[in-house]
Amino acid sequence: MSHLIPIEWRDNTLYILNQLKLPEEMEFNPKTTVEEVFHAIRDMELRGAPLIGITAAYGLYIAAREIEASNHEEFMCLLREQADYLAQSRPTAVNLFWALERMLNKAEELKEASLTDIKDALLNEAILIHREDEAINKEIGENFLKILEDGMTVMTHCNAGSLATSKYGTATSPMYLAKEKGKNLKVYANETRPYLQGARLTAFELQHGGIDVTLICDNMAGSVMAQGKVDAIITGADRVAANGDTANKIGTLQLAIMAKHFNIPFYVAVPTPTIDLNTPDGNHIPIEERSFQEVTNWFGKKTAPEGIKVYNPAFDVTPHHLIRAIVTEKGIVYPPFEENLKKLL
Ligand SMILES: CSC[C@@H](O)[C@@H](O)C(=O)COP(=O)(O)O
Repeated sequence: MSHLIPIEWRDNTLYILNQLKLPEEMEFNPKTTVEEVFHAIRDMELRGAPLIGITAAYGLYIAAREIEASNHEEFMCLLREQADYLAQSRPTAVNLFWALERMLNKAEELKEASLTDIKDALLNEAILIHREDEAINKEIGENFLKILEDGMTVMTHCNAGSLATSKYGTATSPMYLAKEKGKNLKVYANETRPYLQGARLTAFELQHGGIDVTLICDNMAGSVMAQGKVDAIITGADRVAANGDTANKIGTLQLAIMAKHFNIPFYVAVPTPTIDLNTPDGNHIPIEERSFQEVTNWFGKKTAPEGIKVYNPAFDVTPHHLIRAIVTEKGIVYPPFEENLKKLL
């Protein structure tokens, strides 16, 4: 099966698939400066928590290779400035901060090495983060297949697929793996206003992968559940707090509430770097607010009156009590999440 690959490191250059142009165009753009990487993340040329982390790691290497310093301390100081800069690109996905921290730690531990060797080690670390994500994706899918049955229909929201990761995605991983194993999971993809990641990205990549996917508008989700057409809901996450509260794309919360009403299991699919034990609960997760234009304009077309007041939070928090299980590469975590997440990590 061919997966859409959203990012590539080749010829010493970072290439990013411009997701703003999907599904119409597959345009790969080279990013050669840290500023270009910052803007690609902030302006959502790429997005999705794991992919943001991977890209930031390459971005920090791209910054590092330009640094000239006379000793390790000076190098670290300049590298931290660049990491702080990249960290400001988006606030909610904890994978961004996790990846930057991991890169800084790698450079920090090489106190005795030459700058050339440190820079090489940083590139290797970014490549490792990228490769590890691929393995993680697969493990998440394998774990899901222990609880999902052949022929089930799964609803998903936003894009936690290949286009948000390195290969199988998180929420989409069981769908791709099921297909590889000759099994079949059907999917309802919610379009995901205002940025339409569900329609532009999830519907596109699942169709490309030969998965049986049906696109619905967000406001159809309750009706589809009421008709008994959904066996499980699986979403990704940008951050899971220590108590299991989970931030994901705006609209996830209402799905979880409806899932409870209809007694449909609501699952969260995450790589362990998305679990943030330093954030005690959902109230402490920073929620990104984005431009009003994402709500008043539909990809270039005005859909609301000039001057209208707009509120555009990009994420919401699903309280842990609405979540049936959190599925990671290390295993399936059931409530009580506070205790079991700690055990898992
Ligand atoms: C595996 S991606 C998990 C989440 O990052 C995803 O569900 C999501 O909400 C993405 O939001 P986005 O604003 O497109 O970056």
